[in-house]
Amino acid sequence: MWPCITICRPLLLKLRSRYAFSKDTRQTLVSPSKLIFRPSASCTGVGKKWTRPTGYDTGLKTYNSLTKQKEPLVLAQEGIATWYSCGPTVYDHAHLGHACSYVRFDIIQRVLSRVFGINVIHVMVITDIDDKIIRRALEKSISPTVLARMYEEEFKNDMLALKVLPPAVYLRVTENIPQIVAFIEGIIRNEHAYATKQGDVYFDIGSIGDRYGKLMGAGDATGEPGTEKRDSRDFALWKASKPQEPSWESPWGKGRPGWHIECSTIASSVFGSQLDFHSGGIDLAFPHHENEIAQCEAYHQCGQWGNYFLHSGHLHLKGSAEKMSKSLNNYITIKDFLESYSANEFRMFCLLTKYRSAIDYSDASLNEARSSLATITAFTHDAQAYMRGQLQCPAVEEGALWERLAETKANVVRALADDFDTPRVVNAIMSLVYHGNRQLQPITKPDRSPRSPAVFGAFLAYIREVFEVLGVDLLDRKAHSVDSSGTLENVVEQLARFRSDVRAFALSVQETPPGEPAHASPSPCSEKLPLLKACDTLRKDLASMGVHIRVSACVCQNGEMREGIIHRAR
Ligand SMILES: Nc1ncnc2c1ncn2[C@@H]1O[C@H](COP(=O)(O)OP(=O)(O)OP(=O)(O)O)[C@@H](O)[C@H]1O
Ligand SMILES: [Zn+2]
Repeated sequence: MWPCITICRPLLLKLRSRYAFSKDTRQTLVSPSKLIFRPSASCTGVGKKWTRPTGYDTGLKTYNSLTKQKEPLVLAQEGIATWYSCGPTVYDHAHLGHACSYVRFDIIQRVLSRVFGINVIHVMVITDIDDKIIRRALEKSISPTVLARMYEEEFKNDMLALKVLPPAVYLRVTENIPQIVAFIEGIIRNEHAYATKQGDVYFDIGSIGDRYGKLMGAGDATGEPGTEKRDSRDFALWKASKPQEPSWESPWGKGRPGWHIECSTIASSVFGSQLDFHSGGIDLAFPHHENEIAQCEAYHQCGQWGNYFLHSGHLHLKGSAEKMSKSLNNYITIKDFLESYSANEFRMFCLLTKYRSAIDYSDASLNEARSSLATITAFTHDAQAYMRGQLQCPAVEEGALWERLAETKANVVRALADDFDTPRVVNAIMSLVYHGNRQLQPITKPDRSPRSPAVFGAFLAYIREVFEVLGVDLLDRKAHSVDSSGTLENVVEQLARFRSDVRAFALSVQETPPGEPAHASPSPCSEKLPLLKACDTLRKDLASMGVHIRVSACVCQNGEMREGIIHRAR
């Protein structure tokens, strides 16, 4: 339901004098459907220029598409971020372009809440009625509702598979039609929209003067021939329905909402006249977000409805200028992708670039993400082996490692506070891993040097925590082995142990019988050489499967040198 909030009179008078935008605020207050609006927080801004919001300065910086530069992030309420995002138009499978956009914003939301203690209230719309849905439903001879529900379900499952945290609520357009009609009525009353004889309603861009184009400029839209638009740039708020199309009753006759109005209405129905964040892929900046802004500010009679617009860069197939998209039919579905790669690997792929930049999809770029992840996982296994005493190393420069860890922690927070710079975070962690690895150089002969397991424990805990915050689960068994129960892991360990025993036997030198001359350098007898060769072949074969056996570990109580599995990765 629409929030029915009583308005305080003095506040209204203040608002009316404050916003030069107002034509007549009386009309916003009482609509025929008795919807009464009050800005939920101060709705800043008077002109076209962005105004730094009043409220709580988080100390973070975020790139704002409204100003095309990084701005201090100021939230209306301390510790709370209201966030609206445009969801998918559900007429086809979700693809890697969607995955990229939603994973990148999921990372930012996780960072806001888990690193900076900001409670993100995220609302997403599902566009379940639109021309493309109607067309596809006709092609498939099913109802648009059935088609939309099918792909909506699939989208939600795909997001779960990618470990994208669901929004607080998904809202469907078709379940918000009365609210949309009331919102359009409000804009008409405020004299920023008009109905035509044909039963369409258009936003009147001329009525807001040069305020149109706050985000991307005024654009160069040309008029559709035959329409009754006043200005070629005017866009539809309500479309009269054609026969056989789904439609709803309205004061202008049977029809359905235009695309942009759904987001303005739904965002306002949850958050009122002020919003901290609005997000979407860069293709949505114009005209979709531009028009959402015009509608909301016309409805709320407010100078700055959304304070921060975040746009993610597009995912392209490498070598293609076009973004991956349903309508271009050049997509890879999320499901197909997850047959070959893991959700962790996809997230790592996203972390390796800034969320605003375009990203090239190719096997090579995915393999780069896979190998970065494998390097980190290998380090965590080595560190564990060292902590268990299975990996013997020379004395570690412990003080330097503690210092490096503290430095990394500070760098990571600094990078995240600077427009959520995830590539810098990954770099910082890779450097930590590099320095950790440098100290974990296996020695084949145990010495009596002091050991420093605690610092490696601290490295491990921190690396896991950072990735867990970012949505990459380094402990995810499924991601590292096809067998989540751990049976395969145990079988591999047994196999390695058996190989080690065989090898030890093959290397053993027969005692020289008394009276016979001792060999200068004892070597295995020739009958045992095939055994050694087989052991070598097995080690190489296992390495190609990500199972590395290193000669370094002193795993036996009696101090006998043995090999150990140091790392098992995908
Ligand atoms: N290739 C892509 N890269 C990054 N983000 C994308 C990509 N494709 C879609 N998105 C984003 O996903 C969200 C949902 O998009 P939408 O459902 O319109 O997908 P689409 O494939 O572009 O559909 P269509 O081709 O019908 O426009 C939007 O925020 C959009 O910007
Ligand atoms: Zn939208």
